[in-house]
Amino acid sequence: MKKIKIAIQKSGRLHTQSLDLLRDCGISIDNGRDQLKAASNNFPLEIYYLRNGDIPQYLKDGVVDCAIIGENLLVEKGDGIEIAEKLGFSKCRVSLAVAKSFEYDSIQDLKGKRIATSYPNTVRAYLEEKGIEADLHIINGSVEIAPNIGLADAICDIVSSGSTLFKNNLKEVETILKSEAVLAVSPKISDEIQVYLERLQFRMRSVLKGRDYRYVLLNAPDSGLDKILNIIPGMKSPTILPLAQEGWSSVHSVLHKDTFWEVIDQLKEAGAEGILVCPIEKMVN
Ligand SMILES: Nc1ncnc2c1ncn2[C@@H]1O[C@H](COP(=O)(O)OP(=O)(O)OP(=O)(O)O)[C@@H](O)[C@H]1O
Ligand SMILES: O=P(O)(O)OC[C@H]1O[C@H](OP(=O)(O)OP(=O)(O)O)[C@H](O)[C@@H]1O
Ligand SMILES: [Mg+2]
Repeated sequence: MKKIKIAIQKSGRLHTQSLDLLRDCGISIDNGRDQLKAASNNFPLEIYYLRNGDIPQYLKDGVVDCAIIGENLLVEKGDGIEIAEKLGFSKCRVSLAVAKSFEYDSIQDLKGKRIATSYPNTVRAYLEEKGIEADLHIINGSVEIAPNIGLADAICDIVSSGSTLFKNNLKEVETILKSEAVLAVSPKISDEIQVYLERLQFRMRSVLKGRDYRYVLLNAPDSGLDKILNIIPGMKSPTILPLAQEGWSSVHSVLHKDTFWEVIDQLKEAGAEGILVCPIEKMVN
């Protein structure tokens, strides 16, 4: 039986969350330590554990059918590779930064300067678009140290919390792109495997949507129900069940995690009591 081949990072930022996502999709993996390849025993899928930077080429060559990688890597060397699904984790940006003491007004200030980066294609395209010529130094890691050791005047690297920049006395001056982990697809995927990809995508979407919402149960006096129902519209409409205690109802609904606490405050204000909040494993549309 044919299997869909998925590449995930062997170790690093994306490794654990990629495996967790597959497991949450109900795909169990026989995972011996240090294995470079593993098969699922309940889904036609094979995992290849690879170095992040090598994955775009494996996708282009059709050695793997899909992969979980950062969007930033696709921008750097993923021409021709499509994104099937954004996965919502490993959010970061690729930015230009200079020493705090550098008097930076605009991108014009980088003309003729030395820029250290692991993302040369991304920086080159950005500078070209702005009509700036600069001198790129390609290094593979610890890019933020370059200005402090006199190797470069500026850097371009991944920024998330900004603490690495801060620790190295740098300031972010331009954001080139925003990135998150994505499910990327090989241009060479066959029609037969595409069917498995769609099944995988459907599961991922259900899991990711579930992660964004919370299931909420609360008790409300019937006299306050209208007000409470206005606050929580629910998926279609909330479920309302009478409680044994006369004049009271139980209301069940789902809330988005981003507005969750504000809505809970409003619900309490409106007279809701005994509010229970549960995680949602999957939300299937
Ligand atoms: N600080 C961060 N916060 C959030 N996401 C990040 C951060 N750093 C990197 N990422 C994302 O995770 C991906 C993998 O980064 P990581 O540093 O683990 O690997 P790498 O050093 O590029 O590759 P390799 O697998 O070859 O070691 C990046 O391409 C980016 O999308
Ligand atoms: O803004 P921050 O939250 O500080 O994150 C940014 C840092 O994270 C990444 O490095 P990582 O920790 O992955 O180390 P690496 O150089 O070994 O890839 C990236 O290359 C930055 O250095
Ligand atoms: Mg890194």
